[in-house]
Amino acid sequence: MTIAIGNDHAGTEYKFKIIKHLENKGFKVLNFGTDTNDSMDYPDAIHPTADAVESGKAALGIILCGSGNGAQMTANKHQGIRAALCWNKELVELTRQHNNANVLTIPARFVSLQQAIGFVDVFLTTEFEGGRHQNRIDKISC
Ligand SMILES: O=C(CO)[C@H](O)[C@H](O)[C@H](O)COP(=O)(O)O
Repeated sequence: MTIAIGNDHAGTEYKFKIIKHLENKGFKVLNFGTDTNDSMDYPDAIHPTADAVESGKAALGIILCGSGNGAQMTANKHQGIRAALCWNKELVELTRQHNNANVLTIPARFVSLQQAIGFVDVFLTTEFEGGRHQNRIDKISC
């Protein structure tokens, strides 16, 4: 499976650890984020990440910024993206089961690296439940 990842300067350190973690598990990773700690504008990294998921080049996406808000807002401008901002494992599990989220947003300045990697594992192993939740997802677009 191919995973797209994107980040601003606040997410660079965690991004590299997440890429290593994913590659060790056999995932292919497309990196659209900045690779430095120099200040940059998160939309420049998040739009290409969302494009990759939307186009099917990647099955799922992971995005990081300081609070997660800017990254999530940017990704959710894309019609085919359901990006969820999560700060605990239960929220990650629920957004896969109920919202079929295809992009996980990690608030890098508010969670530990260990937590962030745990979120990634839950995100990639939890299935969408469908049923009543599919009806609701179908009503999101306007
Ligand atoms: O855009 C954000 C908030 O929605 C992200 O958290 C950014 O990482 C943050 O704003 C970056 O802040 P900085 O002071 O420029 O490092």
